[in-house]
Formats: sequence, structure tokens, C-alpha cells
Amino acid sequence: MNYAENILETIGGTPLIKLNRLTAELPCLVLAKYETFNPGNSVKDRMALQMVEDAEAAGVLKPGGTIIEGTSGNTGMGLALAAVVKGYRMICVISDKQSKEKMDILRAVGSEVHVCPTDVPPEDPRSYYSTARRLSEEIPNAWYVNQYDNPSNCKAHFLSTGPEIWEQTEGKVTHFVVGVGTGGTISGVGSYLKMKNPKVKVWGIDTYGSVFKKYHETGIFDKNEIYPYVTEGIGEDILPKNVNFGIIDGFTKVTDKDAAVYTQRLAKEEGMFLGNSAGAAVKGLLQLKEHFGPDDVVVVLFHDHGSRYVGKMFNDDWMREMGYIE
Ligand SMILES: Cc1ncc(COP(=O)(O)O)c(C=O)c1O
Repeated sequence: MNYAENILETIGGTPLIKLNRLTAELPCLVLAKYETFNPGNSVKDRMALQMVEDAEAAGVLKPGGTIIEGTSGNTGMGLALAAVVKGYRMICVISDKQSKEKMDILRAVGSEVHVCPTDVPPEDPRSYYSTARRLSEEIPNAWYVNQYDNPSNCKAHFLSTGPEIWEQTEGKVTHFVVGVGTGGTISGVGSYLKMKNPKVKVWGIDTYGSVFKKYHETGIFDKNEIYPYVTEGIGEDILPKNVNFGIIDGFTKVTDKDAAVYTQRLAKEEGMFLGNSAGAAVKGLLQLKEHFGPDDVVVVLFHDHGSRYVGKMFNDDWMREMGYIE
């Protein structure tokens, strides 16, 4: 019989799928690393499991312990699956910008959810960064995951996502394009691919309201770049340790409107029902058109599933209210 011992064993091994219509104007082959095939419907399952297992091995997560994380949803889902299978209590601290669906999904898999305001600086005690840290100090036997600075985040992608892309493209991948939040995906995959072939180019997708692009280009952390934005999953108002700027060749910024419109277009034109950062990634890829030639093999990674965005990017009333469609 061929079966997995538990749901965690099904993480990884996701397909690579050719984009056809949306990228028709590009000269190259564009392949999507389709991470919604993970059991928690996102790429984050990979790093969640890695972080939990590394914490267990290091003795910082002990039997009967509580896992605490500030998460926009997907990491929380991955951690929650690991917590269920391994028998831990799970608390997710989430900002009020995140969709209600994401919060309900976390509760469905047994997680407690604390909601914090978005429009406060990270050092404010009400921010989700500060709240997660405080809870981990107050609750006995708690482990604060901190996906932003936890090296197991990047390591998961170096050990699994990167090698999968290399093997699936038979080493022919020339460019890797991906949205950047904690930086774990771009840094782990990017450093693996560059280790195999230093000529591989790595592009990050950023959003307006985030610090990454300017920091990468100038070395300046410019607070004027920071303002609230709608796009979910990518961009930051901090510099997470998991962003390895040295392996990133460049960033392109995508507007909230374009990210939302392209999230809809991926579903309607490619049959790919995906999250908002996938829309941003595919629009960013089109913005990078002049960097690609006919022999190139471009891999774009799509992080999560469309079901988490049915109240927003897949709701035409919301899209109209935001002024994104007529
Ligand atoms: C939907 C979505 N897209 C993109 C990202 C960014 O990935 P990473 O944190 O690996 O940079 C995240 C991370 O939170 C996410 O949830």
C-alpha cells in the first residue's frame, strides 16, 4: 500500500505548470511552481514544518508546549497542521488587514486567533509583532516562531523548494521570480539555484508601501516608503533577517490594483485560482519583460490559494469599491 503516515508527509513535491495566455507576450518559457498543492494550500507548509522540527531538535519546543506566531495566515495554517499532528497548542496573532476567510480557516484547524491593528508601527505594543512577542513571554512553555528572523524558514526552501525547481527544470532554469514577505522563499530558493548555477537571475516582487526595493537599490531604509497597502503576503515595513539581499538581482514593485486585477486574470485566463501575491508575481514578471530572451526558462512561484480571497479580489463589488474594475 502507498500512503502517507500523516498529513505532514504530503508537504512538498508540488507541480511545475506552464503559463500560456497571460505570458504570451514574453519570448521565454514561463513555468509556475504551484504551491497550493501543499496540504495547507500554500508554500508556507514547508517552512512551518522545518521551523517546528528544528525547534524540537533544539529543545526550545517541548511536549505540551504552545506555538505562537504573528502570521498573515499561511504560515499559521502550516504551523497549525504541524501543531495538530504533533500535539501542540497554537496561537496566531494576525493584523486586522487580513481577510476574514484566513482567520476562519486558522480557527478551523484548531488555532486561537488574536487580531491586532495594522496601521501602527512594529514597535507599538499593539502591533502584531509586539503582541506575539508579549504572549510568548506571558504563556509558560511557549515558543515564539518569528518567521521573519528564523533561519529555518530560508533553510526549508534551500532544502526542498530550490532542489525541486532545479530537478523539475533539469537544471535549465535561468530566472526565478517571486513575491517577497519574510524573504524565506526568495532567499532559500535563490541561494540554492545560484549555488547550482551562479548565472541564474533572482527577481523579487515588492509592493508600493514596502521598503525592499529602495533598500536593495540604495542601502537606505527609508521610512517614507512605508504606508498602508492592500496587497496581501508581500512587502514589509521592516527588514527581516530572512531577506538575503545579496542573492537578489533586483526588485520590481506592483500596484495594489494590478495585483488584484492579475489575481482575477490568472483564474479566468489560466484556470489558476490563486492568492493575491500570485497576481502581483505574474504582473511583476510582465514588467520585467526586457530581461528575458527566447532561450530563457523563467520560474515564478505562486504562494497560496484563491479561496482565501473570495471576499476581496474575487468579489467584484469589492473590486469596484476599490476602483480596480469598472
Ligand atoms: C500569500 C503570500 N505570498 C507571499 C508571501 C511571501 O513569502 P516569503 O515570506 O517567503 O517571502 C507570503 C508570506 O507571508 C504569503 O503569505
